[in-house]
Amino acid sequence: MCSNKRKSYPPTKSNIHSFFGPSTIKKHKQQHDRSLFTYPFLDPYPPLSFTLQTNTKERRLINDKLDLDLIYITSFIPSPCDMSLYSYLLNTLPWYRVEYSKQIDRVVNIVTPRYTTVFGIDDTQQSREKYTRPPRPIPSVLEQLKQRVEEVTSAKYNFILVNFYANGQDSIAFHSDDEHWLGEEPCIGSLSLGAERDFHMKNKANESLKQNFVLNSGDLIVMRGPTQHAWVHSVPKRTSQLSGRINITFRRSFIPEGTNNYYRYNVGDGPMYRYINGKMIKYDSD
Ligand SMILES: O=C(O)CCC(=O)C(=O)O
Ligand SMILES: [Fe+2]
Repeated sequence: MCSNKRKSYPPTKSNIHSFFGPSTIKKHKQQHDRSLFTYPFLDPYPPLSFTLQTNTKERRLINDKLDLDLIYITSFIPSPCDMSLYSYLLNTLPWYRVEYSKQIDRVVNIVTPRYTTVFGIDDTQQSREKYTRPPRPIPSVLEQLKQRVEEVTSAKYNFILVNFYANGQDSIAFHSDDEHWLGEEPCIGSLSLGAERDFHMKNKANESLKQNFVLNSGDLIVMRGPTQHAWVHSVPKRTSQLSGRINITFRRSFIPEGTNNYYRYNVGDGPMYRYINGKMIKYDSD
């Protein structure tokens, strides 16, 4: 059971309808609000040309190490559906290569070493104006996928963060997803599609305690219970890998701070990219 326990955060308001409104993407260029220029003015997502399949035959629990609690399902999206989903997402989602600066000893500029994008809104579902960047609804295929992941994890999610590692040069450094807006024991589902990559975990208190995986297309890992507090995880560079990989994480943020943070660091203020004719290009909506 993966409960996504809630800390005592402010009471929730249920105004999702006023939030997303009847039409979510403005279609006509002349109606674009230029202050929202980093947001996609995309055509509606095309219908799926395949049926989304899931499979839980290869389900393992991994909880034999200190404060580690994982569900590992290989081929959760069986072949060839995994690659159909990979191509659909790569070709239809808006992508960003977010830049930000961080104060360490001095101000350091960071370019996120992978493409990212995000959908969803925290539990409080404030009106659009209350957020620093307007949140976006979850595309239908990701909503279907979210429901399947909710079934196998007995948890609920309201955010989908997507990473695209164009090749083995792209990566994510050791970190834990333990921000306070995720509650005390975040339950995070993480699905891999496309190229094989390493997924490394180490215990924060005892770094010699490790749990490493080679993740393949279609595999789902769920990190839950004390895992985020006690462990860090990463996808290191693998320069021999020339192909792309998509990773989709399912999370639940209870408060607007989570919404603001996720859109800041997964959409940001820079240009949007789209994958067109086999290439990632800066996309100018004009
Ligand atoms: O790509 C992955 O498998 C991990 C991604 C991740 O850890 C994250 O987005 O927080
Ligand atoms: Fe993570």
